[in-house]
Amino acid sequence: MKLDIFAPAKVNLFLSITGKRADGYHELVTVMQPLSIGDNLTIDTDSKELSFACNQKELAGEDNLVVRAARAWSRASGIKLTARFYLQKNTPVAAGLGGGSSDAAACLVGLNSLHNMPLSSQELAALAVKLGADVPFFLAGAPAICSGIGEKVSLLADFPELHYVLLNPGYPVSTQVIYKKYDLSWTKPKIRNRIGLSPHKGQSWANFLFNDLERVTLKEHPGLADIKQAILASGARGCLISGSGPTVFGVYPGKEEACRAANRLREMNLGWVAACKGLPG
Ligand SMILES: C[C@](O)(CO)[C@H](O)COP(=O)(O)OP(=O)(O)OC[C@H]1O[C@@H](n2ccc(N)nc2=O)[C@H](O)[C@@H]1O
Ligand SMILES: Nc1ncnc2c1ncn2[C@@H]1O[C@H](COP(=O)(O)OP(=O)(O)OP(=O)(O)O)[C@@H](O)[C@H]1O
Repeated sequence: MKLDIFAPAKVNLFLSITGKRADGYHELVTVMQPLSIGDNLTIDTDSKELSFACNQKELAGEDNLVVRAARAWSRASGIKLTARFYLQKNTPVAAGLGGGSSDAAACLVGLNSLHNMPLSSQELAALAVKLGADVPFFLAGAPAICSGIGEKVSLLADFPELHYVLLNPGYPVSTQVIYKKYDLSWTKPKIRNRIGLSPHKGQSWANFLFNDLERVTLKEHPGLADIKQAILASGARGCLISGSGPTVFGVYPGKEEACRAANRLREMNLGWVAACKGLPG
């Protein structure tokens, strides 16, 4: 049996760091939305062994999150893995778009579905957080507020339709390095509490964008400030670095405005540009 699964990218519309755990992981409150662009994972169970291939050769190893997710699923379910995996990467890597996390979630959901659901959603969620803090969000696959280290996922109903342009400058940024350089004294409880104002219940998200990690990523990569300016000048109502970056996204009033801005930004040769929309719940 063969299954094709779409693994969406994400943006963080809001990210406030609230603390740090003894193991070094940060506690946060973040609002994420999956996007209409992403990777594609094919799982073919008509195989005698486990094999993994990827269109990006440097990602085709045992440490790929797809392989790690598959092995974790196999251990938890007790089902021996004989499947061929093919991952088509369409979005930039180490970009703040959650690529590897989404691929891992797609693998868990895909394997579970191909084998008649041996693991409950709670069991899948427990596997997910061990693979990465963003993986539980991708299991849910809808706009959500996530807390804890990202594993407490609360879905946001009636999320508005948002149109985005993403711009990635073409170099990777390590999530670990950005978190390490974050100083907890920068955390402002007032900002954290703003999430209670619930822009998803009417306010405009474009005016609400916030990311505590942006301060660190902008300091490490000052050129991103110019990219933010270019996105705002292209007609975005708001603009932010997603997650730990370096991808910057703009929020536009509609699809046409986003497509026009994407064309304009492409002509400026600042990096990889994509227009997309947020996926609803
Ligand atoms: C930046 C975000 O993408 C925002 O959604 C996530 O918080 C990161 O999620 P992720 O990439 O799935 O993170 P992981 O793969 O679990 O962790 C990568 C590294 O980031 C740091 N990390 C991650 C998540 C978190 N809540 N606190 C952290 O301090 C840890 O040093 C960890 O070693
Ligand atoms: N399937 C995968 N796709 C992308 N990167 C992967 C994958 N599996 C393992 N990796 C490794 O994970 C690292 C982080 O890549 P990823 O694209 O997930 O980062 P990210 O988009 O910044 O994630 P996040 O937004 O969750 O912090 C890469 O440097 C890569 O070596």
